[in-house]
Amino acid sequence: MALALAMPLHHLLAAPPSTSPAAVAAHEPAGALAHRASPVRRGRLRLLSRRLSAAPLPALSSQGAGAVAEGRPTVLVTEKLGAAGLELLRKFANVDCAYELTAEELRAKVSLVDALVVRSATRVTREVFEAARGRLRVVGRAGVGIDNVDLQAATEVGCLVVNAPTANTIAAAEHAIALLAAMARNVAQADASLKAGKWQRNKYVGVSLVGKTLAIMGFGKVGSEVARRAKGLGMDIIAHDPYAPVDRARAIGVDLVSFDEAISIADFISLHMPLTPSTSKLFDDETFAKMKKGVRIINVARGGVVDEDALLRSLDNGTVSQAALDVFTEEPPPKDSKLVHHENVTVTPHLGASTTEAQEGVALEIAQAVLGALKGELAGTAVNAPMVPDEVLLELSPYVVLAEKLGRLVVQLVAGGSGIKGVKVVYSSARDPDDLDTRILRAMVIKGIIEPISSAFVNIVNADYVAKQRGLRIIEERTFLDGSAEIPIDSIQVHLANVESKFAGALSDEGDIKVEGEVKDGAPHLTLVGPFSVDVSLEGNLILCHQVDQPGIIGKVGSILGKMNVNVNFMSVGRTAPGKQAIMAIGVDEEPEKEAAKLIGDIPSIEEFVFLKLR
Ligand SMILES: NC(=O)c1ccc[n+]([C@@H]2O[C@H](COP(=O)([O-])OP(=O)(O)OC[C@H]3O[C@@H](n4cnc5c(N)ncnc54)[C@H](O)[C@@H]3O)[C@@H](O)[C@H]2O)c1
Ligand SMILES: O=C(O)[C@H](O)COP(=O)(O)O
Repeated sequence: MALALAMPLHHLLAAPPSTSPAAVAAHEPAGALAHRASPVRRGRLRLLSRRLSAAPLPALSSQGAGAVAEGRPTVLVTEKLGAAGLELLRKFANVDCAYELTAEELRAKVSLVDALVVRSATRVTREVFEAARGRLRVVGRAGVGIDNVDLQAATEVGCLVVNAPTANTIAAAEHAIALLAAMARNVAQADASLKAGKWQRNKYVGVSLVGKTLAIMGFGKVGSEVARRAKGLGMDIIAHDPYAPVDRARAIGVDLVSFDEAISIADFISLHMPLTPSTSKLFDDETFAKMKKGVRIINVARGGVVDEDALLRSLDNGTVSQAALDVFTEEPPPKDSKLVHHENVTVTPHLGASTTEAQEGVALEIAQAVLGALKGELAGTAVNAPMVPDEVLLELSPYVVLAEKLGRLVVQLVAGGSGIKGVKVVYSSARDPDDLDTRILRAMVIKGIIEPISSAFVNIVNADYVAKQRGLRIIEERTFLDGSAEIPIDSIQVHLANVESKFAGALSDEGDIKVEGEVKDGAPHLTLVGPFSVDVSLEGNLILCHQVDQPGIIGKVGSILGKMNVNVNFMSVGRTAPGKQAIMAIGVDEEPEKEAAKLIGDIPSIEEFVFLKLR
């Protein structure tokens, strides 16, 4: 299956296969692993020549992707989908095709499924997300417009929404051209008249397209394809789109103009903007009044961008001489809709995307995106999560693991009851800021901090929202390094300010709990705890001991763990100076029994120690 390259959403990426010292040493006895990290060496600007091993994107396990890992996920399809897409879904999931569900039936079904695939007719409301009770992980919109999906509600519950933004572009553009020509030449009306036994050649004299001005309102994918085609018909094209690049328009010979200019000089106006709060009923009485008398309007975008009552008035008073509508505020429109039955209006029942080719395309596109998301991957067509290019996702994947581990680690150092308000994440990098997208890393730090202390399920979709809800302020800073920008990040520091720590050794000179990590040979390493440099792999769990540096302690702790059958995979000691305060960081596979913890605590020179669960 050619799934789009993507980033895990629901939890960690597995660490890449590694031949790092950590991995090699993983099964050696504790004593043999002990080594001392060099004393504190903050502020150094190391030349970074190592190359990150690109982490393969693994099949995922544990919470979130469980349905895929433990069995087949269930996908509910509520509108007709192209056969190839359905076939692909059925290869990897149980597919329930249930069309024309009432809102109540949809709410009843949605808690039983992992994914929902819809087109434009299914209203995926807040109530639907609430009814899903956390099971629904992805909504796939087999098409472009996502105005039928409550994105805010999806984001709040961490449900990814993906769409299929490109596969029906040409179909929609062709339909706009079909309506343009049909309207200008009264094709639908003449057809109905002839079938009714009449022969009305004089009544259905049309207007020519050549030399007429067509205003494209919304110069995106569909709008620009309509422009290309209309140029071929000899029309003069202007466009209005506040966000479209001038160069792109110029490249196909289209002038971008203001809204008022577009609507006031056009003979034909074709609508191609999305329905959003700012475009809702954009075409109202006031707008129609500014149009050239006798203008013709085509709407293949969304019914809601037009005030349909105002359009009807404009048709009746002759401001608009004809309209061709594929979309309506309410779909299907009321049977007695005056607009639909108006003699100067040509209508189709939302057929813009309905070609065999487009439907096969969107079905395949959405099936791939949904299956990828169920595997815990983030496709490039995610609507409510950062759009991060595949190559960036791949490059950042080891740092994603590191960011979450650091979050998980730092939160466990907080003394209960002190409350966390501010989190500072500092990225040290030689990269230009524009060349380092940290949104995913920030999300993973948040996930690492919040999940161990709450029942919240945090992913890249809802991380910022969950943090905000909890009053957690996240500040991101950059430390610029000289040196090679070949690797994206040298280190990530996570600071928690104004909190008490259950492990005083983790407090920096400023009184923050501070930890730092790096990616080494593709694996996450802890490199700093408070003021102490260490170097320990974060692939397992961690014990931190704070002691006065003296010979023999490493051996004592190691032998206690060995006796208690706790496998040590890495050990590192950081100290400020020989014989002074030191920290021992021990990577362990299992959680030590209480007895082992007591024995370690009883070692006289150990001042404090803490076990940190990192997986
Ligand atoms: N009838 C159908 O079956 C059908 C098929 C495909 C797409 N559509 C609809 O067509 C619309 C466009 O689709 P697309 O794929 O071209 O999307 P797109 O995102 O590529 O293009 C939309 C463009 O509208 C612009 N825009 C946003 N607000 C605007 C405003 N106030 N004024 C002018 N322009 C504005 C955007 O900058 C963007 O360039 C969507 O609403 C989509 O749902 C309908
Ligand atoms: O936004 C879209 O992609 C179109 O309006 C198509 O909608 P449909 O999938 O319901 O045909």
